[in-house]
Amino acid sequence: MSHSAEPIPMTARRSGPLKGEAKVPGDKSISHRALILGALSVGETHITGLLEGQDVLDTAKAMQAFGAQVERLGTGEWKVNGVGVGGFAEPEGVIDCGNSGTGVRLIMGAMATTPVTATFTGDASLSRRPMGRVTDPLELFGCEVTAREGKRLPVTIKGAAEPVPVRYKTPVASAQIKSAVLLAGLNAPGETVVIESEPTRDHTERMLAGFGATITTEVTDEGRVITLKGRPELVPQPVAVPRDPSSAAFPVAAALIVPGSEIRVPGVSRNPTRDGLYVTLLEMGADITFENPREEGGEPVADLLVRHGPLKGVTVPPERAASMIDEFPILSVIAAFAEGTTLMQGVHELRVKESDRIAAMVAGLRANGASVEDTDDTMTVQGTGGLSGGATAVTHLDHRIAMSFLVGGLASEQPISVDDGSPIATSFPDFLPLMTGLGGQIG
Ligand SMILES: O=C(O)C1=C[C@@H](OP(=O)(O)O)[C@@H](O)[C@H](O)C1
Ligand SMILES: C=C(OP(=O)(O)O)C(=O)O
Repeated sequence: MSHSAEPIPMTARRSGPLKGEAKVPGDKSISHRALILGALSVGETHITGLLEGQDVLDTAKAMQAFGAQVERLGTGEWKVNGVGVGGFAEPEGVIDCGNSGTGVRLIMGAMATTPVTATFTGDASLSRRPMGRVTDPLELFGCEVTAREGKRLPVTIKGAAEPVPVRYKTPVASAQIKSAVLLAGLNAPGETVVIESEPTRDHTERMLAGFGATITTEVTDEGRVITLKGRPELVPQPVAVPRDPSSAAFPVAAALIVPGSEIRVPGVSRNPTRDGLYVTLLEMGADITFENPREEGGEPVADLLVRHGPLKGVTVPPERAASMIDEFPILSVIAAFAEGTTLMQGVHELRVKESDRIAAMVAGLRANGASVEDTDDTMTVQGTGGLSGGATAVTHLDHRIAMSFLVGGLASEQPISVDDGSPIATSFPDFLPLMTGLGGQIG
């Protein structure tokens, strides 16, 4: 479902010290995958901690449309009765993935090797994003694809009746491309191989292994070579979704820049393929400790203790980009509050997210008094220890742009507004109560 057409303007103002516990929602990437793998298993998958953001709700609805039974049992607690690999039914209506790149791309992969036809749509943001990066490799399995000009949505896929396995080297670092190919490979006889030159988030590989698929990852000169044996019977597993490090980034950032703050963020995933922001913040001198490290639901997690303190600018190397790809908008705000230059390299993929995130951050930060420069592949922020604020940032249907500027407004001299905070509901529906509960002035 596309989110409400009505924009919701929001404003954040300078706040006193943030204190307390920030229980951020379940991981968005893992939530999508839990629903999709649940739908591809035979029997019942029990999920706890599922993110109930619009992106994930749209994936839940899509899995129902393909024939799985999906039921909400309580807050974050869901069960899925799956149809098995190759068991997807043909949906009666169009599959509307709303704002979600992960949803649409992974579901296209999951259905591409089953002989059913489906049409995918999304909101204005998703309809601008490139789908060829996924439909090109899916065609190699034998499915037929029709798309709008530029390989954009709406896209119709006629799934392959006799799929063949594929060996595919991803042209850009993207877990969505890797995952789409692996999910398609599930119903292709033989071995499907994905090669990625730079590691990206590995939740699909972890969860497929957890559900009983034979999947191996080998590190070679070419990069990570992931091999999946097709036609497994996936066995439902309970999935305990850890809290999302990409959502945690917002209260963490707020505590780092608002003087006197001290907050705790419990149970956050510390998967090394998602950890780049935290590595970077420690290099900037951030006061973050990772307490009680443990394993939950097959993922490493820890409780974060975050205190305000001085920060210095750093250079983020290009090879770290994939492990923090969704965190550059909020890092660019933190960088404005640091002393010195922060250079972010290898960030061209930000141009094809829910918005062109480099353009959106450069425009909004400049309007609010920061000195920022960009090239196609880099963003540079001259940190001055603060931000003047006083302007409205345009969010372009992008949740991370909205949350980044609202966090900045908690510590800037003048308030910062966003033209539309409604997309926040895609990934962090309780952002507002959570931030105000810590003492943040946002409304
Ligand atoms: O696989 C996933 O769950 C995701 C992969 C990333 O996208 P790309 O694969 O396009 O880099 C990321 O930006 C997105 O928020 C979630
Ligand atoms: C890029 C993002 O999501 P998606 O690609 O799933 O729309 C994100 O959540 O920052």
